[in-house]
Amino acid sequence: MTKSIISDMDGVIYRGKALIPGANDFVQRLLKGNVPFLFLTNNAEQTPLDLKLKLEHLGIKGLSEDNFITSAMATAMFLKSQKENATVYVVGGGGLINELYNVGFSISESNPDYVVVGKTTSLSYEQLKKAVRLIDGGAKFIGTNPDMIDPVEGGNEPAAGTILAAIAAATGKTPYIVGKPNALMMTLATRKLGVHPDDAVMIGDRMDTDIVGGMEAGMTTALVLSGVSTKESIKAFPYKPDHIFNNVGEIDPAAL
Ligand SMILES: O=C(CO)COP(=O)(O)O
Ligand SMILES: [Mg+2]
Repeated sequence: MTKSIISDMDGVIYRGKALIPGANDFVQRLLKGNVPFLFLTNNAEQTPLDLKLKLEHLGIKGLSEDNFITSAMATAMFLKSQKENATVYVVGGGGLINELYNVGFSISESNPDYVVVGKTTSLSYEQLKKAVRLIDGGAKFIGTNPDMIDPVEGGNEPAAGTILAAIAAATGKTPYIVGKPNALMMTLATRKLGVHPDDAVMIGDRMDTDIVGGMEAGMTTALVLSGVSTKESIKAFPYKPDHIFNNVGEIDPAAL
């Protein structure tokens, strides 16, 4: 039986604004072969609609918003399960704010229940200061995802993990991080697909999020070398993926 595919996005389908070779062929193979699949991304800046439109712009057609789970969605679902109608202070992008509103939360700068931090390219010193003071005052410290950097055209870009590290240093507090490799994300994906982890393959470019998360959830894992990992860098990890490919174009879902 062909396994269900859970695929990472950044470093697998695109890198920054550029499509990765073979990515469109891969997605079309999944669609034509009726292979159950989901994109599971730690990107918390964008909504599923933003991601669908981004892929369309890159030439990947035939997807729906339902094909995406983001760490912003997982963060909002998790927090709602913890506390209904919570108040949050957000350091993050539109995708995160949208998901938090969707679960009935309101944004507040006075005594919020949570400070929720994700990647935003418009980070300001004022936001950092506010986040630090609210956490010092008792707000719970939540991160969308641990990724320190995103590889984009021309080099690396600081990501959510870097912003979390700054706030952690200033407060002495450790954030609770919802995105991959947290089991919350992996479980959301297998539940949505309606599959047992044994029957799912996690494809990703990061050993410390995609591969370890998939492995610990009991999935088959496939690392692609089109993002942050190289053949050399993976040697430093105490675990290994089940498969390694140069890019998703090389993957035949029926052979995994
Ligand atoms: O955007 C990311 C972190 O900022 C990571 O995205 P992926 O999980 O799709 O690689
Ligand atoms: Mg990635």
